[in-house]
Order: sequence, then C-alpha cells, then structure tokens
Amino acid sequence: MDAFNSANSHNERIVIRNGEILHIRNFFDKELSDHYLNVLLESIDWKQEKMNMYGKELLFPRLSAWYGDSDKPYAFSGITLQPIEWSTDLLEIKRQVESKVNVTFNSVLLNRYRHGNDSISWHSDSEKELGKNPVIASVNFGATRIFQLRHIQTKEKIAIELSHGSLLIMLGELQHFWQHQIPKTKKVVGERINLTFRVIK
Ligand SMILES: O=C(O)CCC(=O)C(=O)O
Ligand SMILES: [Fe+2]
Repeated sequence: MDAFNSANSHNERIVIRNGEILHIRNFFDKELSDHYLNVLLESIDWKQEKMNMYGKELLFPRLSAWYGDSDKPYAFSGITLQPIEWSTDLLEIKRQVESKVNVTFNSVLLNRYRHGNDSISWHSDSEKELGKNPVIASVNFGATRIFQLRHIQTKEKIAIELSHGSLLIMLGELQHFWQHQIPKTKKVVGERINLTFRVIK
C-alpha cells in the first residue's frame, strides 16, 4: 500500500533499514508558516511538564501541550496528559497534513523549544496506545533544529535538518528499531514549535 497520496519533486522519500521517512521541506510556504508560528506561540496552552525520577522532580527541557478529539489520557515519559479540544488553526494544519497521508489523526502533541538549551532526548514513539506501526506526522515552525535518528541495534545514525514549514512523516516499523531526538545546541537559535500528529487507539 502506498501511504502517500502523491509524490512531487519537493518530496524526499528516505528508505532506511527497518522503516521509512517522508520529508517535505516547504510543505507550508513562508507566509503561512510565519502565520502559524505566531498563532501557536500566542494561543497554545503551553506548560512545562514535570517528571518524577527516583523521587526527584525533573522539569522537561521544553514546553508542551496535548490537543485532540479523544478524551483518553495519553501517557508518555512517566506523565499523563489530558487532551484539550482542537482549535481552528490546529484543525486547519491537521487537514493539510492529512491531504498528504492517508491517515485521520485524532491527537497532536506540541513541543516548544524556546532556545538551544531546550531538547528532547532519545526515545521512540512506541507507546501502546499508538498501535503497532504508527504513522506519525511531524510539522515544524520556527528555528531549524537537527532531528537525529539512531538504530537501536546497529547504532547507525541519520540526521535531518527540520526547517520552518517542513513536514516529516515516520512510518512502517521505524518506531520498533529507531530512536530519535532533538539535541541541545550551543548555537544561538530562536523558538521552534513542533507538532506531532498521532492516532490514539
Ligand atoms: O521536536 C521534534 O521534532 C520531535 C518531537 C518528538 O519526538 C516527540 O514529540 O515525540
Ligand atoms: Fe518522538
């Protein structure tokens, strides 16, 4: 089955060991990307979540928010998030992403990296409620950051620059074999927002 509706020259289809990635650099044009960046910075209910590690409270090195149409709570990294109702802008972005991939998403996790010292460390999106081989669509606004993938067995590494207005889709068995992260950077970088659209079963 072909999960992608159409291929065009802006698409980069990356076939890797045990998985597949589609990367579209200018999925949203500059003007629309600027608009969404500003709207999301302003309107999303951003929180810095805490995690309990061996009795110590750790603040996540980023802000996050969970929106969706399901009232099922979503548990990840030791915390549970209750979804907030979709906003018009989020539904608009979701519709455009869905026009590219044959999946209807029911939730989105938003992460906001305020500066180079914000990050997300190695993990796979392999929570039970995402199902066996989840399709995860990742939308990027704001500063360019490096998205790294690491094969769990071979330790092979892949790096992809995710820039303003880009869309990255992860699919196949990728989450079983690869971890990914956004490392911290010493470079001076502005704010970045990432949205990962998901299907919670
Ligand atoms: O910010 C990103 O590009 C990745 C976010 C991510 O991996 C996640 O939310 O699970
Ligand atoms: Fe992830």
